[in-house]
Amino acid sequence: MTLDAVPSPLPSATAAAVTELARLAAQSDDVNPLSEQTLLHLDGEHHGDLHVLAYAGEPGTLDVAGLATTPGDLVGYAALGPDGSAELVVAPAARRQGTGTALLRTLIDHGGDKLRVWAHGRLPGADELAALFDLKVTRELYFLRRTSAPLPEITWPDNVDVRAFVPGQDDAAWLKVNAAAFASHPEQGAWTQADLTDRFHQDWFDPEGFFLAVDRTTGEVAGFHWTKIEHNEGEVYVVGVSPTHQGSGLGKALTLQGLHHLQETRSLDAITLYVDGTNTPARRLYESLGFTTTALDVQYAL
Ligand SMILES: CC(=O)SCCNC(=O)CCNC(=O)[C@H](O)C(C)(C)COP(=O)(O)OP(=O)(O)OC[C@H]1O[C@@H](n2cnc3c(N)ncnc32)[C@H](O)[C@@H]1OP(=O)(O)O
Ligand SMILES: N[C@@H](CS)C(=O)N[C@H]1[C@@H](O[C@@H]2[C@H](O)[C@H](O)[C@@H](O)[C@H](O)[C@H]2O)O[C@H](CO)[C@@H](O)[C@@H]1O
Repeated sequence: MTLDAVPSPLPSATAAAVTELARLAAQSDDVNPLSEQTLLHLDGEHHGDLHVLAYAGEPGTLDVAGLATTPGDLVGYAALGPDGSAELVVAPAARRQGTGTALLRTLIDHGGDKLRVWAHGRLPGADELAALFDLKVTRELYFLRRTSAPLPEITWPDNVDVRAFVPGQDDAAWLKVNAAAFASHPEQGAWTQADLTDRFHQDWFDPEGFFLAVDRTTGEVAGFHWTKIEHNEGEVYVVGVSPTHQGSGLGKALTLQGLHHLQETRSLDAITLYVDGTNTPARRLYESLGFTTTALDVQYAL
């Protein structure tokens, strides 16, 4: 087995091989091993990203001019972002041969104390692999689901109006309220225009499902609910309320706005969401609206 750590951008054939490897793993494990952000960053140049590729070939099969080993020999992959967030996956047919250990060791070598590596679904072996390097669970991300059921009517706080997000017009205002609402979040609050634009180009992006609440007095965006539809399921993708407007019922109203849209306008039976285990306000909100926890992702760190 040969490891190669390469900075972004990946050759397109290699990116395609990683996507296929992730698909095979998801089919076998019933859990996606790579998150949306990692999959989005397989294409194009993303400063600070590192891709770790594990090939079936023996050492020496890589030459200085490029990859003598074909992407078809790919048996494992790991991604490391500039913030230390990381993921790794080994092809189902290549497991228990030390590839995961080699990938994680490389992530530690490059990520150091900043490393925060995901185990989506906390599948068998993840805890054992982490323990080899004294990595501990430092974060729990809950996956919640709600099946179609009557929804309460929406009660809007005074002095706000709700409308759809307009790409190119509302970008800066959304980035500002997202940064404020998620100031203490490990990833969400740091989203940039590039992260927003990446998502404009996804098949699932639908401004009609992206709701903004605008303060009538200031004209500022006070909160938002961005919904997503993939594989015929709705998602409460991100809900955020400006700290100055929290506690006024706006989060519940915006959440319900999106749930009505997904369940009634888009006729979807199932709606899911991700929420951090430490996020008590959000968890109470969603549980009050009929969501229940059905899966768990964890992150390990030194
Ligand atoms: C799928 C996701 O997007 S998960 C991420 C959710 N977003 C965030 O965490 C960003 C930062 N937080 C926020 O923006 C807000 O705190 C939100 C969106 C979680 C809640 O928005 P708010 O406008 O404050 O909520 P709202 O006033 O509508 O309260 C609705 C319910 O949430 C719960 N809740 C809200 N704040 C709190 C709190 N501080 N403590 C406990 N429960 C709370 C309660 O169940 C409340 O209902 P109740 O007032 O009848 O008890
Ligand atoms: N509710 C949001 C905003 S805070 C949240 O917690 N997002 C997580 C979540 O994102 C999901 C993930 O990227 C999935 O791959 C994608 O299919 C979903 O649509 C996303 O909601 O998990 C991420 C880690 O995998 C995490 O970084 C996000 O903050």
